[in-house]
Amino acid sequence: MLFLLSGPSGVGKGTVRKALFRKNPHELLYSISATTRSPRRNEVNGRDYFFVSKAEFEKMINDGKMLEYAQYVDQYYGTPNTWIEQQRQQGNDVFMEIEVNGAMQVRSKVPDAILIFLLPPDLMQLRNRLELRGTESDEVINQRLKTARQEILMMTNYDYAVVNDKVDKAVKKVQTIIEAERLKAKRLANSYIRILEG
Ligand SMILES: Nc1nc2c(ncn2[C@@H]2O[C@H](COP(=O)(O)OP(=O)(O)O)[C@@H](O)[C@H]2O)c(=O)[nH]1
Ligand SMILES: Nc1ncnc2c1ncn2[C@@H]1O[C@H](COP(=O)(O)OP(=O)(O)O)[C@@H](O)[C@H]1O
Repeated sequence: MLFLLSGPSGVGKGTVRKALFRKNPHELLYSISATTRSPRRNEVNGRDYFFVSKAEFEKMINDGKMLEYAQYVDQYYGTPNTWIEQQRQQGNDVFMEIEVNGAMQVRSKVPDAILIFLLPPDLMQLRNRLELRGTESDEVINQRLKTARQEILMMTNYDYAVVNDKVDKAVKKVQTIIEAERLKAKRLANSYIRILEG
């Protein structure tokens, strides 16, 4: 199965995802994206992102190596397709954390992907979180907050919306969604088998 998490910058996607993975270390595999933005302090190439140049990214697009990609606040972000295809063929569940335009590309290529949108309690707290994180300049924070309004409008295209008020509560909700969707898929598979068996 493919689970996908989106939400405005600073809402807590990374925080929620890391807490979720600490709780379920072997059940989900994280899809590492490629990006042209510079690494932040503490970010590691090959763990948080594959940090590449604009020319390298454009070559990956032209070589058909991206499942999806988008431009977000002047930078490219995209999902390399080889690794995801391998994992899905081996029956592993994959977790992606990507923005809304890329999510819509995934939806059309992988119609059974489960799309979850993470919301802030309000826009004031979103700004506070971005400012407290301290990884972007004021100018970039303002661009990201402007983009946030357009992203939130896209929420209606998602399967689920979760408000990240308290991290542990948001993690539990995402966990519940994953468990419920896994059960649903299992039940569907069992009923297909019954039909095939006549
Ligand atoms: N389309 C797409 N978006 C991505 C990908 N990887 C990350 N993003 C999104 O790009 C946006 C900016 O990411 P980043 O600069 O790490 O900022 P952050 O979300 O505030 O941590 C976020 O919405 C990410 O979810 C990807 O592979 N494809
Ligand atoms: N529920 C929450 N309440 C308060 N602060 C939070 C919460 N979730 C995340 N944060 C903080 O907000 C900032 C942005 O979180 P992050 O996970 O980097 O967001 P994103 O990956 O969506 O950009 C971080 O400093 C993080 O510690």
